Amino acid sequence: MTKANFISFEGPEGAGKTTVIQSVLPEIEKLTQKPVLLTREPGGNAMAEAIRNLLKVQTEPAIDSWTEVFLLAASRREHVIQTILPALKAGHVVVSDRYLDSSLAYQGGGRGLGLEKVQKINDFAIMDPKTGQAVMPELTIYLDLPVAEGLERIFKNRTDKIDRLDQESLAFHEKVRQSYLALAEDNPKRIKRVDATQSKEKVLEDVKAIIAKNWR
Ligand SMILES: Nc1ncnc2c1ncn2[C@@H]1O[C@H](COP(=O)(O)OP(=O)(O)OP(=O)(O)O)[C@@H](O)[C@H]1O
Ligand SMILES: Cc1cn([C@H]2C[C@H](O)[C@@H](COP(=O)(O)O)O2)c(=O)[nH]c1=O
Repeated sequence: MTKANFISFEGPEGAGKTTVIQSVLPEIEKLTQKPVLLTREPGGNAMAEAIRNLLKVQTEPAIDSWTEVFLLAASRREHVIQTILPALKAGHVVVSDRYLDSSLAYQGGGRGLGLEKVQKINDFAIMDPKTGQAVMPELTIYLDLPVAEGLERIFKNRTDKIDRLDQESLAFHEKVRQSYLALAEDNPKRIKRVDATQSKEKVLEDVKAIIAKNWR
């Protein structure tokens, strides 16, 4: 088994990614004996964070769905070139809160643009300029829960941070979840599903077990 030096976390809104990542980072450091770089998408460096802020702007009429894909792909390119590749090269383990699968699920599935077309645009964004290979996580932890439960968590707990995508319809979020489930089924080696309806402690235990198995 390839040891995962690049790990991504994915899930619908309120799945608990941020919560579990904070708790699991020290474990990853202990297990891998490597420094861990925590990053996120959209974001991870100054330009990509600026694009993240742009994506939050509510406009009338709303942003075109393909424009959204291109902005996300542009921020991902910056993330790959300025943050992820240098960190991997320096011997870090990179943990990213969301990566390409988010575009496939949200824009490909949620917006209905199609996973293959969104993948094609992103092929340019994730290409390593030296090798021409795609920069992809070896391990993706997918936190799965019914969308209503995730939305209830965020609307109950952090009303100050509700953003443009959080406010999309239940049908949109359901399409996002179904796309994630399809991705997990199609990529069983890379994407590991965790039941995020469980307690925070049990979710953490499951995530730790998956990462430990990967590094054993
Ligand atoms: N297993 C859990 N059970 C109950 N509540 C949880 C659980 N995990 C996280 N929460 C709570 O749900 C809320 C959302 O969690 P968190 O911010 O970690 O999710 P997220 O996946 O990062 O969300 P988003 O991607 O939408 O920002 C927080 O208030 C958090 O305390
Ligand atoms: C990378 C990426 C993200 N999104 C969406 C998903 C979320 O609604 C936000 C990110 O916010 P988070 O609460 O910090 O996870 O952006 C997307 O639609 N497509 C993407 O590629």
